[in-house]
Parts: sequence; structure tokens; C-alpha cells
Amino acid sequence: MDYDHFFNAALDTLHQERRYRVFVTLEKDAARFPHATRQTPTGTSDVVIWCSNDYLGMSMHPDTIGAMVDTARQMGVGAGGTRNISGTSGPIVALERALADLHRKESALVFTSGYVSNETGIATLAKLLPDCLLLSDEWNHNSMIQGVRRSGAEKAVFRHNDLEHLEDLLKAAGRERPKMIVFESVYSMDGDVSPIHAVCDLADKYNALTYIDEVHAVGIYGERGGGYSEEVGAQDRLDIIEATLAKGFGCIGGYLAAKSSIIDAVRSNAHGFIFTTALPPAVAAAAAASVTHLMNSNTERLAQRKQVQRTKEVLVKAGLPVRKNPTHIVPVIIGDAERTKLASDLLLDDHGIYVQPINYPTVPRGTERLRITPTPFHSDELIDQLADALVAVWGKLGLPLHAPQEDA
Ligand SMILES: Cc1ncc(COP(=O)(O)O)c(C=O)c1O
Repeated sequence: MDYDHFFNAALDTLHQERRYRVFVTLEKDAARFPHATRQTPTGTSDVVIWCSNDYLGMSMHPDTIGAMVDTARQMGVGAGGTRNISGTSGPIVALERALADLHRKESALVFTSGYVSNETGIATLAKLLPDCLLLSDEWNHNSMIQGVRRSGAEKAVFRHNDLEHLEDLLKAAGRERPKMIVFESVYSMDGDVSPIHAVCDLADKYNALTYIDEVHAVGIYGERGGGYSEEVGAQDRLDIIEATLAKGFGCIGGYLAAKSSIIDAVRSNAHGFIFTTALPPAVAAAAAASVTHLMNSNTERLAQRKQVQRTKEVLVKAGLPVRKNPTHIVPVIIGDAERTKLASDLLLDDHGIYVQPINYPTVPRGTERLRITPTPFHSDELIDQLADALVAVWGKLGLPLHAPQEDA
């Protein structure tokens, strides 16, 4: 059989649908972020990164680097086993304690990524609840969708942030049936937020568990970086908080925080927790240093907030189609895959600015975009350069600029 034929056909489809992934290869220098060097076919060139999810630059913080290096010297670079079989290290246990404290929950459980924590966490929780109905926001991340699918439980997808629709589905299921509402706090592509208190009100009314993904919010929102639920005072109302150590905290790994009975049940049942090597102690130590720093200091949060606000203002004033939201994510909508890719290429090649194009299926067709993420390290000068470059690209591609606006 000609197996190559199948792979080549798949590649043709990816090219046709503009879903073929081309990676930008970066050499980063922690001291120079967001400046980096890009490898090109003919050599290297300088770029400014505008699409990193290391939102606060914590991957380069002296506390995180120091904790990682010191711990690696002492404990090595690998965990050496699964959590059950010699992989539970002091730094992981300390990290779990810090995360439970961060979210004011009894316990936390660390996984190898946020993706894994969602996929295995949701699947395991739903399997533990007989005849569970999972109520899932239509814009939930792929890791949650996969968790819902793998659970084998019945699912009911509600329209994005639509409380009436959610209530209809809850009502139809009745109070007695086990139910879990699965949703996010900050939705990463539009940067909009969910009505957490209102969802919790419905959960109370219809006797449902709440599971929230705070991946794009931890470290960034709340007085101690506990996420959007801390920002709006809803941490205590949520049953399970899931998040990542890889974005605001700048490391790698994911976790669940909840009451001890829930965490204990997941720990002994979740395949994605049991059958894989644990996070290395050095990574856990770095993550704990990052969490602890952001629990005690507002420096990075405030600096990021200021630069996000300025970026939004400058881009809106330049007439660029920025989608409004209350968060740190700055979506600039183009609306078709071809021109979004071209805009990204022109920014990179002509202006040394790296913003990855976001196309279908990550966002719905017709809303293809550039997703810009300012950090505390993007200076006023870099923001002005970004706006000038975007306006030049918009001109080159014949994309419409709005009349200059004052508000962002
Ligand atoms: C909403 C959401 N949840 C979960 C994840 C997965 O997190 P991680 O990157 O730690 O695997 C992502 C990743 O981008 C995400 O956007």
C-alpha cells in the first residue's frame, strides 16, 4: 500500500485550508526580552516578540531562574518516575501547597501541563459522578472539549456566556442529576470574561458543580494573582479551579485546586496523572518561586496593565480594528486567513515584529486575527513602533482603517 499517498493528501488539505503550520524559530536571551533573534534560512535576524503567553515575563525573573538552577544542581533535571513511583519530590509537594493557598482551597494537584490537567481532570471527575451531565461553554479550549469527550458523559453545550441558555439546560436536567458546569474565566482569543458569579448562582440554584479554567488569568488578576475569580471575589464559590504554570507563571505544568476529597479522588483515578513521569523538581521549584513572588508583589501585574492599556489606546487611535475587552489580550481582527497570514509575514519580514496569525479552527472563520499580548517589557517606544508597523501593513494589504478613535 502507498502510505505516502495518505500523508501527502493530508498535507495538501492543510495547505489548501491554510492550516499548515510553519514555525518561527527563536533564540531568546532572557536579558533582552521581548527582543529575540530569529533563525532564517539564510542566517538570523532580530525580532520583537508580541505574541508570547509569558504574559508577565516570569520565565526570566531572577527568582524563577534562581530556584530552577539551584534545585537542578541539587536534585538533577528529571523527576525519575511517576508521582506514585519515586517522582513525588519535596518541591512538587511545596508547589501544591502554594497553589492550594493561592486559590484558598484545601488541596491542589499538579499535572505535566494545563492541557493534561483539563483533559484528564474533566474526564475523571465526570466518570466519578454517576450519570453526570457536563454543561460546557461553546468556546471552551480544546483541552476541555477533549476531557468532556473522553469522559463518555452526556454533554450539553451552551452558547458562549449565555446564562439563559445555560439555565434552560440545567432546568431540563433537574436538580437531582449530577451536573458539572465547565467554563473559562478569560477566553484567550477575544479576551472577554465569563460572568462567574452569575454562573455560580445558577449552579447553586440547580445543584451543579462548577469547574473553571483560569489558564489565562492566574498570576495576572486578583490581589495575589489568584485569577479572575479572585479579582471578582468568587474563588470560594467555585468547586474546581484549573490553571497552568506556563503562562502568567512563566514555567510549565498545570493543576487543579479544590477541596481535599475531590483532589484525592482525582489523584487515584486520573490516567493522565498516574501514568506519566512527574514534573522535575527544578521546574516545580521555579513554578513555586513564581507563584510566591506574584502572591506577594504587584510589580509585574501593574506594569503589564499599564502597557496593555497604552497598547490598546495607541492602536485604537491609529484606527486599527481592535476588539474591545477588559483584559490583557489585544485581538486585531482581519477576517480572512490569507490576509492574516500575509500581515504576519509582512510584520516579520519588513518590521522585525513577530505576531503569529490566528486562523480557523482556533477562531471561527471570518474572525481571523492577530493576537497581541503586551508584557511589562514592551516599552512605550516598542508600542509606537508596533502601531506604525501595523498601519504600514494595513496600507500595503489595502485593509480598512477606522476613523481615529479616542477610547480603547
Ligand atoms: C484556555 C486554555 N486552557 C488550557 C490550555 C493548556 O495549557 P498548557 O499550555 O499549560 O498546556 C490552554 C493553552 O493555551 C488554554 O488556552
